[in-house]
Amino acid sequence: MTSIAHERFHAVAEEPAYARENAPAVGRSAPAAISLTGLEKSFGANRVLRGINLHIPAGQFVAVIGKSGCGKSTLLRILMGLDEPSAGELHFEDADGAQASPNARIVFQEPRLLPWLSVADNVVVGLGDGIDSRAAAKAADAVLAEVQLSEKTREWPARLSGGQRQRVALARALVSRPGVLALDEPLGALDALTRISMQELINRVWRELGFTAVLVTHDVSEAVHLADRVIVLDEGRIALDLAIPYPRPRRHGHPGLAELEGRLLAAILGTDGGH
Ligand SMILES: Nc1ncnc2c1ncn2[C@@H]1O[C@H](COP(=O)(O)OP(=O)(O)OP(=O)(O)O)[C@@H](O)[C@H]1O
Repeated sequence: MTSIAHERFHAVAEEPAYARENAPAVGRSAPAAISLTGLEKSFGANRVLRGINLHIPAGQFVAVIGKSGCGKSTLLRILMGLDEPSAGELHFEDADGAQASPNARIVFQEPRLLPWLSVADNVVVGLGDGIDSRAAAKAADAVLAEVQLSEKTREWPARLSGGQRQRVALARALVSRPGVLALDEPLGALDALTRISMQELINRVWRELGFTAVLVTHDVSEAVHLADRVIVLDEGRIALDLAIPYPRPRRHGHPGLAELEGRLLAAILGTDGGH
């Protein structure tokens, strides 16, 4: 394997095959709706997901929260085709309700950048093979401007802050203009102020690009700030499915959001009397 091919293999190895196959060179994928029916996942005797039924309309922003070990990342990995369900069905649908293969991308807690490639070349990795290098460079420049990193295009990852590295990881996911973006605790390793500015950035790119977003987070405030709807998982079941009816941009500390945060925390901690 040549070194570039080898680098690409490692950078995208965790992405689902259908994401790579369907990634357009540049352009935009339509957001896909996601339907889960009777979804189950067990690891040996450990029943991690138990009969999940969930429909996420195209373009919706959903956050998934719950105690450590309740199955959040497992659910996201199944959505992304990185893991197989033990039972049940998963479908993606286009705007007409027809079955679709989405261009799906994922951002993890760690940015997973390739240290021997520049920022721009790390972003180009997200386009996969077979794209003209000039078009790839143009796409990388455009998406790096969207994440406000234009001045770091030729920089090495080691010379960036943690927040900047995570913006490169977001740019690498966005460069193929995904129809579905999965975010697995993407801000979990960042300090509080950087988290808030990254939340604003995620909110802005979601509004501008219009993909379907599924965010796994431990942070209830982050969930209500970003999502249209928050799902609480408890021991592999949906314990609460709560709409967040406030217009954006949302102010941290808004009393209505604080009230919803309280309800979500009660559902996570099991102090809501089962409602
Ligand atoms: N590949 C695997 N093999 C065996 N067990 C696994 C595997 N992946 C996850 N599990 C188990 O599934 C359960 C749910 O794990 P998962 O990572 O989905 O939880 P989570 O809610 O994302 O937790 P956290 O918030 O701590 O990241 C845990 O009991 C975990 O040990």
